[in-house]
Amino acid sequence: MSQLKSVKEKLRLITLLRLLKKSYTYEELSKITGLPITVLNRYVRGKVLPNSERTRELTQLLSQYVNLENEVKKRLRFDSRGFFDSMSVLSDTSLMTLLSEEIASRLKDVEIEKILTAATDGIPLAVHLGRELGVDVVYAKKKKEVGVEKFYEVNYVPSASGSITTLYLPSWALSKGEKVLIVDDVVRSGETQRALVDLCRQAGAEPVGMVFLVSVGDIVDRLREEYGIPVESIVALER
Ligand SMILES: O=P(O)(O)OC[C@H]1O[C@H](OP(=O)(O)OP(=O)(O)O)[C@H](O)[C@@H]1O
Repeated sequence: MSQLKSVKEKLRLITLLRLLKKSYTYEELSKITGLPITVLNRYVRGKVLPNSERTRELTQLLSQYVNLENEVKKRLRFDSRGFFDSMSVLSDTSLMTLLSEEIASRLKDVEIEKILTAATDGIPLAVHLGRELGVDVVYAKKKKEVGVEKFYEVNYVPSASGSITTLYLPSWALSKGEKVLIVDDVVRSGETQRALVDLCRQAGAEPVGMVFLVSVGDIVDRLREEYGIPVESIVALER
């Protein structure tokens, strides 16, 4: 195994442990793993890395205690109108790292050269995933920044607003022929994502897939049918 792969596996185990630390005490993790609390604590704090054999064993064991779909679901806080705060998921860097890895494995057969999202809440997933895939991330904003000479722009009606919104993307951000993955935290009506596809088309770039943490209703199937590209979401909520 290459040095890099071995280090990555160790870091992944530490990410798993850090995530589990949010649901389990050190005492409980010590019982699960059979390792002293002091050793687990050193791993979690990054003071010591486990050897390769222990990494493999612990990863196999601890993976059984992490269900990414449930981890997302249990963090979502809904208000009385059924809207939820996705920051509780987006702020958890351990969870976001593991989610990005899962998404990257689902998209392993898709050639991706760039990630495109919409500000604001699409950005954390886009950046985590960009790092996992080793590609750059660009994002469309709802305002026109000074200092940018040329923009692509698109009007759309976001589901929650009922008013026309414009997304602006600096024209250097996408190139002709570039294979683009569209990423967002949530998809409800799909209007934001259709606007992002429109920006790709203005640039002559090619949308090759879409991925979301949470989808509401049957929008994933509808977008898949509409664009004929892979569309994935980690958690599907009923309307
Ligand atoms: O599928 P849709 O109906 O388009 O809804 C999904 C979009 O709504 C939210 O963004 P919002 O427009 O609220 O902006 P924000 O990211 O700045 O909160 C979310 O981050 C998606 O981009």
